[in-house]
Amino acid sequence: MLPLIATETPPVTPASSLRPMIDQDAAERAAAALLTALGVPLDTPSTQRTPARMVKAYAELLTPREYVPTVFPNEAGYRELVLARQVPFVSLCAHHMLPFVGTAHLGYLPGERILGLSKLARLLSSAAARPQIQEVLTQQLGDWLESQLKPGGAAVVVTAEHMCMTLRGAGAMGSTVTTSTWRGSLADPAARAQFMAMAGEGAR
Ligand SMILES: Nc1nc2c(ncn2[C@@H]2O[C@H](COP(=O)(O)OP(=O)(O)OP(=O)(O)O)[C@@H](O)[C@H]2O)c(=O)[nH]1
Ligand SMILES: [Zn+2]
Repeated sequence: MLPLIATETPPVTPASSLRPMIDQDAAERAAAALLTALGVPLDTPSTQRTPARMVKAYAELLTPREYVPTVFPNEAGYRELVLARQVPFVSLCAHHMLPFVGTAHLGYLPGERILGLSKLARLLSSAAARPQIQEVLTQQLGDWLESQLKPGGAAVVVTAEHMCMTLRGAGAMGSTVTTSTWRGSLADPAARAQFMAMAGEGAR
């Protein structure tokens, strides 16, 4: 078994510091007040427990699952792209508190460290569990890969549907938004093209 290298700094979203301090009672009262103010009756069989359900649902979306970002020494000296494709996530738009839902490609060119593969998905899921904008999510994922793995290069491409833009407002049903960050030698146009080809997408 390969020895574990402890990461020097916590992951981008250490669960302990990001778990919201949820005041269940206050949140339920506020949810009930909001729904009442919006004209939603709370005395029907379907809506009696809706404030509590709302709080539970938001708490789930805002609570990162804890994980250990296991890193191994790159004993084989593998230097080619490691790419996790189409990893799904759900996050909350900071402007409307509506979900944005999509997938990300996360990849890096290993230096002396390789990351447990599942940790790419856990990193994304953990980083997504907060109200934010997609650009910041994308940058933070890139920052984490760069700072923790010290790779030759890293890149993250995020594509998501923003419910605030598709289900309401602009009503741009079916549209998605793509953001990306390219670090180190993956910023090179040829490397970007290879990344997108491996991700199963055209060059951006
Ligand atoms: N850049 C960026 N904008 C976002 C993101 N999520 C939501 N927004 C946008 O935030 C903006 C907020 O604009 P406002 O004019 O204050 O809000 P609004 O009146 O609800 O705007 P409409 O959605 O156009 O109806 C909207 O254009 C949203 O599409 C994101 O991840 N990144
Ligand atoms: Zn929004």
